Amino acid sequence: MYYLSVEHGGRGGCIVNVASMAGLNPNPFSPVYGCTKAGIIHATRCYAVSEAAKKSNIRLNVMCPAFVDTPMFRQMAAGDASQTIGGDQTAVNAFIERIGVLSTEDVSAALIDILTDETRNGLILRCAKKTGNVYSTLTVQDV
Ligand SMILES: NC(=O)C1=CN([C@@H]2O[C@H](COP(=O)(O)OP(=O)(O)OC[C@H]3O[C@@H](n4cnc5c(N)ncnc54)[C@H](O)[C@@H]3O)[C@@H](O)[C@H]2O)C=CC1
Ligand SMILES: CCCCC/C=C\C=C\C(=O)C/C=C\C/C=C\CCCC(=O)O
Repeated sequence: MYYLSVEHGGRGGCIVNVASMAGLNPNPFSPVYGCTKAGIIHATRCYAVSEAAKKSNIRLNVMCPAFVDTPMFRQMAAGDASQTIGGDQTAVNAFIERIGVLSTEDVSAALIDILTDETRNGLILRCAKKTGNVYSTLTVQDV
């Protein structure tokens, strides 16, 4: 945000943080990973409503993909126990089967949509094989 800001020579812009569906919906296999992703989601939403971002015309959004076919995913799907807790690969495989697996092209297309649509700010973009791309907020009730 410092370098995008007008007072430091920037022209504003769009920051897209990469979290995960695991930061929104609980799963029993990766609690610490899920906690870090929940933190990324909340940090993004807080900075998106900051004066610093508004003043400098900076948009911030966060992507929450479900499974994506990458080296990390393949390592986990192949049974690398360092990626999950519990050691029950049959249960992990059933979970993957239920959720489905996105291609990296699917995720890239979603990223381009956030970057190019200037109305998107402070939003969570869920990306999943079965539901497609869905934008939302998480605000439950204003205080
Ligand atoms: N693959 C999946 O199913 C999902 C992945 N994500 C998130 O997407 C992001 C990317 O994940 P994957 O591509 O699956 O992981 P990956 O492990 O396949 O690829 C990560 C890449 O980041 C590079 N990298 C690691 N540390 C770096 C650093 N300090 N500086 C620069 N590059 C660095 C690695 O060399 C590697 O090329 C992660 O934040 C992950 O949590 C989110 C949802 C689903
Ligand atoms: C099973 C966790 C593995 C952790 C490390 C490997 C890959 C991580 C990929 C992710 O970011 C996980 C993405 C999606 C799965 C998590 C939650 C989806 C919940 C959806 C639902 O319950 O309907």
